[in-house]
Amino acid sequence: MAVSPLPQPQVFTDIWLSQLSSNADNSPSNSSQKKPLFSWGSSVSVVATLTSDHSGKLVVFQEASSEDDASLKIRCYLHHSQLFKVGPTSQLWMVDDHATSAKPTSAYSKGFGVSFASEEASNYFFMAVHKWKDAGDQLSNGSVTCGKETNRFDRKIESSSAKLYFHYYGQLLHQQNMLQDYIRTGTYYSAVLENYVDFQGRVVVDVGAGSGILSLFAAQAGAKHVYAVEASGMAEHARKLIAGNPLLSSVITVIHGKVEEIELPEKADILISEPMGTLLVNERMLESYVISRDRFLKPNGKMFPSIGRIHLAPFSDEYLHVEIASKALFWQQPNYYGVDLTALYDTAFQGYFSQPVVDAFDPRLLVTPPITHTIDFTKIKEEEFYEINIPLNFTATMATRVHGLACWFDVLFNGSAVPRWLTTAPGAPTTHWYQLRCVCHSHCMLWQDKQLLGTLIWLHTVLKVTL
Ligand SMILES: C[S@@+](CC[C@H](N)C(=O)[O-])C[C@H]1O[C@@H](n2cnc3c(N)ncnc32)[C@H](O)[C@@H]1O
Repeated sequence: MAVSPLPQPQVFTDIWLSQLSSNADNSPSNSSQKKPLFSWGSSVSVVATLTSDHSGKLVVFQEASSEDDASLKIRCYLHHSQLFKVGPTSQLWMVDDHATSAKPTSAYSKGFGVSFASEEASNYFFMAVHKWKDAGDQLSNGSVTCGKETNRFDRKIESSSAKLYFHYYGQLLHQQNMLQDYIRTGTYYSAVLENYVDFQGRVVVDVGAGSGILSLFAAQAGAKHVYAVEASGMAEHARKLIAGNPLLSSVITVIHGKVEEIELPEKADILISEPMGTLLVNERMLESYVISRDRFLKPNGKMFPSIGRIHLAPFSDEYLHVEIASKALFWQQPNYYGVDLTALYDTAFQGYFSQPVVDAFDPRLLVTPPITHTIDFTKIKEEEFYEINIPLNFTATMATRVHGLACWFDVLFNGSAVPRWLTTAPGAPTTHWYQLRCVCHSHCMLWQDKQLLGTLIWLHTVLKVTL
């Protein structure tokens, strides 16, 4: 198996570390008082380095201002540590110093808090640590091994987030919202029925079947058998809905489970799925789609959809900029019930501009033709979704003020009879994905025929745009 080497050590600054003061040794006489289980002590500025040594991968926290040997230095081996988000900018590390690889962690010997300058920095570090942990298990001989197939979903999303995610999709209300996006559902219907030759007499897997709607479309197109795989409780509703359509139900089997974990009795000729999130990759379900491809699809089998494209272009929108900036004005009050709020103005201002805006906008706001990043679902490896780096290079068609970057996507159903695109572009009929705009806190002036350079980085679930 081809393996990639461990990535280079990474260094993170602007981090504050605080020791956790435990109240576990409170005397019995105090036990009636309701004290918090722990509290943060004073904090110290540290530099964190993600690295590895002969014992495994670790994070080293070292006091930022001092390099002498007596300065604070904490080494946390990732296999014996747990990292929890406990607030937008703070995380909790729990470490078991006494654990060995033979004896997994059962109790933690120390804990400390880690705080960041912004929510974005906190998310970036959190994801980087998980990516570092997943980068491969270091064997004693220095080679690298990949994780087990069945663990892939659990390694991707921590269990509490997965629970929330599947709870959301387990509710009929949310499935109804998707079904009522008639552009989305109607395009799937046309793509399947117009290309019935790709389904007739074929074995189909519906990846993330939800209500079972795409399985029913595939059955209408003449599929020999459809495996409708759904991880949320919606699987039970799908069974009911499919049973309520007796002309189609005999060829559909609903399987309640994750595509990463379930087994199927046969390989599929075609996969059908609706795994797209905002900016195409949000929700990270595309990873499950390509895992399904590797697990269930016959060689040269078809994927519906087979290609996704992210389109990006700078836009000019004074009104949107003013609207966002004015939300932060609340924090400019020097006398709010006798309290000066202005100390938090900068933080609030940055916070508002760090949130992408999801809405439908007029395509006339775009100031250059878009650039396109294409993802071929039939070829991409799952790991390539972890970090997507799109270099931006636009040439202005007119002189204008640029307020940010607009993004949208489309996907292709490359049917043998009629290829069809489902688009979420501005100006096209609006879908429940709308479009996404990242707004810069200060505009930049773009002159005709001049270049605008930047990057869009998608790291797990964190989006970072520089223009
Ligand atoms: C965007 S919805 C689409 C539902 C349905 N196919 C439709 O088009 O209306 C995605 C569905 O995939 C399910 N799902 C996401 N990840 C999954 C996984 N790893 N295994 C099985 N189901 C998954 C979700 O619970 C959700 O119901």
